[in-house]
Amino acid sequence: MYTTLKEECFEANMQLPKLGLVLFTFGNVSAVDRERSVFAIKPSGVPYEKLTVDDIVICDYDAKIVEGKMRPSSDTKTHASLYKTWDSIGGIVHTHSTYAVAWAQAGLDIPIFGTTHADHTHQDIPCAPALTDDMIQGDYEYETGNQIFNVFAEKGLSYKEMEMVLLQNHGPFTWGKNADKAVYNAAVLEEVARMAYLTLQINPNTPRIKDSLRLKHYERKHGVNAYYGQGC
Ligand SMILES: O=C(CO)[C@@H](O)[C@H](O)COP(=O)(O)O
Repeated sequence: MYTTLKEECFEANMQLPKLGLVLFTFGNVSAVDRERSVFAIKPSGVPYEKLTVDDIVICDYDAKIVEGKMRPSSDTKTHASLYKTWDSIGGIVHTHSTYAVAWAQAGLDIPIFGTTHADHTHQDIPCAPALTDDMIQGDYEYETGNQIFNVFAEKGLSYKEMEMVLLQNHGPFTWGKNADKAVYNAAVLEEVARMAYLTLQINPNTPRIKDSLRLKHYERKHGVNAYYGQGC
């Protein structure tokens, strides 16, 4: 019944180890079917080299299993929360890619130093603060989603223009119009994180890219007049 959705999710998951974004069973990818209000997600703890299309689990927006023999990812409620709230995203990725996790563990936004970053988003890439003790004791995965919504609201960011976020003490989440775009964004985030780290190693006082150049680059790539923001 959900073969095509499972195949889309499976193929996107298999890109993560090929792109060097995960080891062993780290990370997970999901893909949504908006017409049926369900999403497909990687099962928890399954090594990528052993993963099959049949293992992919179908869940609803309350993270309840609709179809599948295996336990869905431990991040399923975070994926569900993002799909439920941000209604134009089609795919979500979580990885433990090295440089993005390093910035997340440091609790720092990734500054926008150059056009490689600006081609993909015209703001610093936000790091959502670590979960509080109450959140950790509560519904941890849903609270992870809430921390992401909170940092976007505080910074006035649009999830349609900023398709990536770091979660302190944890790692990166990215999204996009489909699972493939979410994987692309995960690879971009890791490369931008690496470049930013190396930039600061070379010059700890590196200034951010000037506004005119960062906005022009984003506009050229996305046809969006970034000068006036596109909050949503
Ligand atoms: O961040 C974590 C665990 O620290 C998880 O995201 C794992 O990286 C993947 O867990 P499963 O999807 O296999 O449950």
